[in-house]
Amino acid sequence: MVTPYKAEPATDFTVESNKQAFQQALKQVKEQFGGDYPLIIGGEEVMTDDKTTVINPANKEQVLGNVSKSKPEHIEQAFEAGEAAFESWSTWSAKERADLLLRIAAIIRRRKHEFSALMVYEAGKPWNEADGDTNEAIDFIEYYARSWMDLADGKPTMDREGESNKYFYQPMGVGVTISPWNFPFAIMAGTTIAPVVAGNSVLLKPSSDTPIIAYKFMEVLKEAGLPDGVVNFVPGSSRDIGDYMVEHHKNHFITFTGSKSVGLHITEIAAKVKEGQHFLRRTISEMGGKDTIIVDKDADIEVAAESIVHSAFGFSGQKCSACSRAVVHEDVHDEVLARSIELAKELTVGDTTENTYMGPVVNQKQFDRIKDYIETGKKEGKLEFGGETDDSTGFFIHPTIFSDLDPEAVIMQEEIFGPVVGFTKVKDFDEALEVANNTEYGLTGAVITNTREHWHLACRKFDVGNLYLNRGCTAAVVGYHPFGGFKLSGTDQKTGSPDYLLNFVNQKVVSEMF
Ligand SMILES: NC(=O)c1ccc[n+]([C@@H]2O[C@H](COP(=O)([O-])OP(=O)(O)OC[C@H]3O[C@@H](n4cnc5c(N)ncnc54)[C@H](O)[C@@H]3O)[C@@H](O)[C@H]2O)c1
Ligand SMILES: N[C@@H](CCC=O)C(=O)O
Repeated sequence: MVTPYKAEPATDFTVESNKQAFQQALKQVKEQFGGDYPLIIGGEEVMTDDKTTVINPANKEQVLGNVSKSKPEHIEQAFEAGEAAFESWSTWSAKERADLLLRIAAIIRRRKHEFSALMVYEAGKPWNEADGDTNEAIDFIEYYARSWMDLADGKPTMDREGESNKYFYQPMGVGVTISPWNFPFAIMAGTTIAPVVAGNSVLLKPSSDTPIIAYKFMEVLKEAGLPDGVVNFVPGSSRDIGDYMVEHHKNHFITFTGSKSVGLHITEIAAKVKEGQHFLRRTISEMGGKDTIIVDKDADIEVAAESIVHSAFGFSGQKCSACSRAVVHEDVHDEVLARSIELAKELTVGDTTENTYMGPVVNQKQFDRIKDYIETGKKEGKLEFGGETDDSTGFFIHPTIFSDLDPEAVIMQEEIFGPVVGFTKVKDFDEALEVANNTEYGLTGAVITNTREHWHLACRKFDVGNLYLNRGCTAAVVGYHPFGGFKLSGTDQKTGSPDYLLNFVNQKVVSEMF
């Protein structure tokens, strides 16, 4: 019997035994540092000379490991392995594939702290964020297992006198998963497992900042009994293999999550039919955000400030859903700003092995970009709080709040992907909605109000894929809040939704005349 889906509970680190278990996991993970990691193609481990050195962003000197880099010849081999594996994997019954996913989820659950501890080092995640990432990986796997069983027999269609009709789903073939570093487990595992449970095979290219957690996931897949070649692990430089794998004539689909610029590039080149390609490739591009919290004049000030601060500074603002714009009614603007500054002062920043609220940002490039945006912000508005940066040992940026910003200011328009939030003042709710919608993105948003009519208006007019009332704009939960954005935030295929797996199947209709 398969129990109904429910989301994995968060670990309470105020409980001493949980805290100690996590400290033990941090120690255990550290003992493995410095190792070399291979590619995995058709179940074979392939060690290459050229490797990515993975470091701890909180401590640049600490090398976590060296991960082999794929070259085009490895991508060729991986497509061949994927095609070969597809032949039999696609014939497994829905229940057989779903059961295997449940086993994968169970293995991860048993080793939960080990994966979360690795993300503390590899992505600089605070404990609760790392725990949330692992839980979300489990959720995606559990949810898609059930989702595929629901779709197994297709959907009803009508019969006529003397005619029987069937409408069902078939897997497509080999495809590509390209994942980001900011949810290095949840998004990587979710966007790999979704096509896999539907019967496809995959080439998995994780981010070069966080390939080790993806390698660990491969270990779980093997332990669970996933046949060789169903998932092929091909980390590497996007310059060497990115376009090559996207455009490959055997590539049936791409599930990409990452920045707008890369997503648009992939969408464009993926559309072209290559020689030897006898199908149209499907592309899912889930990209960036410039997410707004609107605060109405009758809002609860505490709820507003807490929502802004936690959505802006959780995981140092490195979430596509992070709040980077607070659009506040003039009657309460100063009060909300003052309370947000007070709350931001309480946040700790540092090495996340010590369980600080905020850790480092992920790498030097991001550090430099965010620092540049802070300098731009100083010219465009008033620096109210923060602005300190320090990359002497790791890439640390303190929570930063600007006010007096024109909605058209650069820091109110471009995705910063760091702990920076800008405040702007509006005279009424209509203007608030206008400002909220004046970006090219449309991912998440929140409204803090006690006026029901304003919430109804926002539901119709606030142009985002995920909208929340009287809470922050981050932390969607698989199955409860299907996730994906409008406009240039992406193709809006909604991960963690009952429809997501339909992206990875052909829909077949069979009509029999009696
Ligand atoms: N909408 C969502 O659900 C969602 C979720 C998480 C992150 N994001 C977005 O992701 C971004 C942060 O992640 P990032 O810095 O890893 O993004 P990124 O676009 O730099 O990289 C994402 C992935 O694409 C790969 N890549 C880069 N160029 C490529 C190419 N030419 N061909 C193939 N692959 C290529 C990278 O190596 C990485 O694996 C932010 O913009 C964030 O908003 C969006
Ligand atoms: N799904 C996550 C964001 C993923 C992107 O970074 C959230 O809802 O906060």
